[in-house]
Amino acid sequence: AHAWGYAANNGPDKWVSNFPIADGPRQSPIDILPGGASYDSGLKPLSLKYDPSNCLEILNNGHSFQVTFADDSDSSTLKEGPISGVYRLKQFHFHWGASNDKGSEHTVAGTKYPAELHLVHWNTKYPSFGEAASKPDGLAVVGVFLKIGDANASLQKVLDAFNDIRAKGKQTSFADFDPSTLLPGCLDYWTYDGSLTTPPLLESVTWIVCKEPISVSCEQMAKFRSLLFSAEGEPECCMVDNYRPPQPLKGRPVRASFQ
Ligand SMILES: CN[C@H]1CN(c2cccc(OC)c2)S(=O)(=O)c2sc(S(N)(=O)=O)cc21
Ligand SMILES: [Zn+2]
Repeated sequence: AHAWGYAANNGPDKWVSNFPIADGPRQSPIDILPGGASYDSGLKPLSLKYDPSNCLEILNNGHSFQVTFADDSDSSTLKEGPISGVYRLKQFHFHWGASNDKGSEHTVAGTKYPAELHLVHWNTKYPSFGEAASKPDGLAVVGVFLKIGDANASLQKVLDAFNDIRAKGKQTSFADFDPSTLLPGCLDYWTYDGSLTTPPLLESVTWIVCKEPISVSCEQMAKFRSLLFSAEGEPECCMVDNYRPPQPLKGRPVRASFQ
């Protein structure tokens, strides 16, 4: 059986055959309707504290590229917000389009952004990431939209490592990067219970989607699109449109941390 991907023969519409949870009750992403979200004054501000020395490497996993963090201590964590307890940063990655009119996974009243950043954290009440990934409160992912504008100096540091990870399976060391430099100035957010947006589509994610986007230039978007889904020696296939479209809300509440 061919592995999952984003092509016509193995893309989001085909995932249900190997991952039946694709039609589950709390799938992600969703289209966020600001008018349909309810302001919850009980929601706390996000507390994100990251240690750049935890940054380990950057790799092309054939679906996206990800920057991986050491998660053997509580030095890079997410607290407060809609969650209880301490969640550790495991990795961050992006989803993007072949053109600037698409690429994000979450949409806002139907609006697609050219890309979306995901910062993946796991609940330390469980002994490991793998354990947490299968629990309903196991993961918390902070989503940040990217909008075309000025070049993003912080993002450029990540893009400058791309020459070493152009093909699937390539990785290279990547140190001393502070992911909080990728966060918007305002941390107002929407939150809802959802899932991983890729197989295994586990329904274990508390989604925290920031209302304010960060900037990315057209040239920087072109750099994202220079990565390959394919491995060295395979026919080159540009890594673009690696996003799952919005899924049915199925009655889930979406809360807003802001009025
Ligand atoms: C390939 N992508 C996923 C890899 N991971 C995963 C999670 C659990 C189990 C597992 O294999 C058993 C892999 S992951 O937790 O790093 C995430 S987070 C995420 S997203 N887009 O919803 O933020 C997708 C993936
Ligand atoms: Zn993602």
